[in-house]
Amino acid sequence: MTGVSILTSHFLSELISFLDGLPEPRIVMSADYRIIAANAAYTREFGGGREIAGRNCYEVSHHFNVPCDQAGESCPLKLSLEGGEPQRVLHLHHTPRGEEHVVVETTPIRDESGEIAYFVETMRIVRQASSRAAAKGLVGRSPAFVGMLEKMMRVAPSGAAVLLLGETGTGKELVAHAIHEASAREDGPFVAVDCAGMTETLFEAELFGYEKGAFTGATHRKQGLVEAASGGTLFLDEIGELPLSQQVKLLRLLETGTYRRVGGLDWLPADFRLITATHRDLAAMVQAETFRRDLYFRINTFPIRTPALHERSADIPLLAASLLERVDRKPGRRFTAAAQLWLSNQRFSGNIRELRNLIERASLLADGDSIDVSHFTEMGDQPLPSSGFAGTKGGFFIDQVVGLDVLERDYLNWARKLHQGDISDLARQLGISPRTLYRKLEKVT
Ligand SMILES: Nc1ncnc2c1ncn2[C@@H]1O[C@H](COP(=O)(O)OP(=O)(O)OP(=O)(O)O)[C@@H](O)[C@H]1O
Repeated sequence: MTGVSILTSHFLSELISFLDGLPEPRIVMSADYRIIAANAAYTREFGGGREIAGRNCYEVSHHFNVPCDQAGESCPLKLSLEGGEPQRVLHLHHTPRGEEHVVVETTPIRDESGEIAYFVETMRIVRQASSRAAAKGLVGRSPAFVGMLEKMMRVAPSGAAVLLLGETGTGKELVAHAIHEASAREDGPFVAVDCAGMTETLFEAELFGYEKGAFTGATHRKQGLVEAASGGTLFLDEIGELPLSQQVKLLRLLETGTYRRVGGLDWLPADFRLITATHRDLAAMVQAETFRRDLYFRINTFPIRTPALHERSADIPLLAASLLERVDRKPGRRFTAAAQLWLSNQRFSGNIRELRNLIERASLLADGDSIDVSHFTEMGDQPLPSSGFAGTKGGFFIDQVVGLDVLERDYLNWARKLHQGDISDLARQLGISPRTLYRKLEKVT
């Protein structure tokens, strides 16, 4: 334990020796953001061989010189001090391995007189998502991604049903898998089922299995996916595509926790954690009576929205580097700076899946050591910008009639990204004053 020499009270030294024996990284803090002591696990995982005690938490974790709440981040210590309750947040922390997503839980500790005297912070490194380029799993560090990750990490250990809502290609299956891995069922199976295009008989047979002789061709007993998911997680993708007749079957399974194989007599107990996903507006489907209200409430215990790529465009370079590692057959290749800029300027209506496909194709077209803009544009069908604009480094063009406000917004966005320089210089080129440009840019962002 470091920093024991600066301790005075018996109470505090007891607390510290207790924490030292615990496996999770923990620190004891005072209300002025100072680290009083760090346990062995913290020193090992976050210390990087440096003395921890006596330093400020924001300096160690964020390399900030002011507390997080003054740097635009939420500060669990401040929240905990104000509310007198434990607080949990997800932060990006500097570690000896680089920046990592960390769940920080702050608990106020009261002294003998009942006053908050110290705080204990427990750190849990999120292994299911990386803030740096990674060869597998979720990557991201934008606020939209971190907001989603925070919800994921909150719900994962609970076992509650999760409904993932998001456009196609936003990573719903990957998110479902990460929730499974962060749950108590991580050693159990993860079984994914695509509900789209399932006929009624197929859905039942697939989900519940069948007995030998249940129908023509049933030459042996077959295990269903519910049984296969036993002890683990069942992920029902595209739940909005499930016809009403099958929704009833699913509801019965969820309500009773039992199911029967097709052609079987016995009710068998089910044991899975449910995660569902859809790109549809399920609430609107409930209104239109194409999705059962009771089923909607069953599956919607904890909804999580997966952000579209344009909501997290700051992640594009990181995603692109990660996806290149995953799809490229020639390891170690990089994008040119122009290619990175080009990717950042695209609007991918197919989200990360479209980005991945584009990178895979470019990697096949590139023969050299790097991937350039021409490898993206060579085949002609670049990503379709949803507003009807194509902002490429080579030019800005428009192929449909749009409102002047939309034109101005998209043009300014494009011009700013392309220009990357001094605002007054850009204003001069645009023939307006810097002040007017600032005002207009404020509306754009
Ligand atoms: N945050 C992420 N980091 C890295 N790769 C990602 C991330 N999110 C998604 N991907 C990749 O993007 C592709 C699409 O993801 P996924 O299949 O999970 O999307 P989806 O939302 O389930 O799509 P659909 O609704 O069409 O089923 C996959 O190749 C996945 O590995």
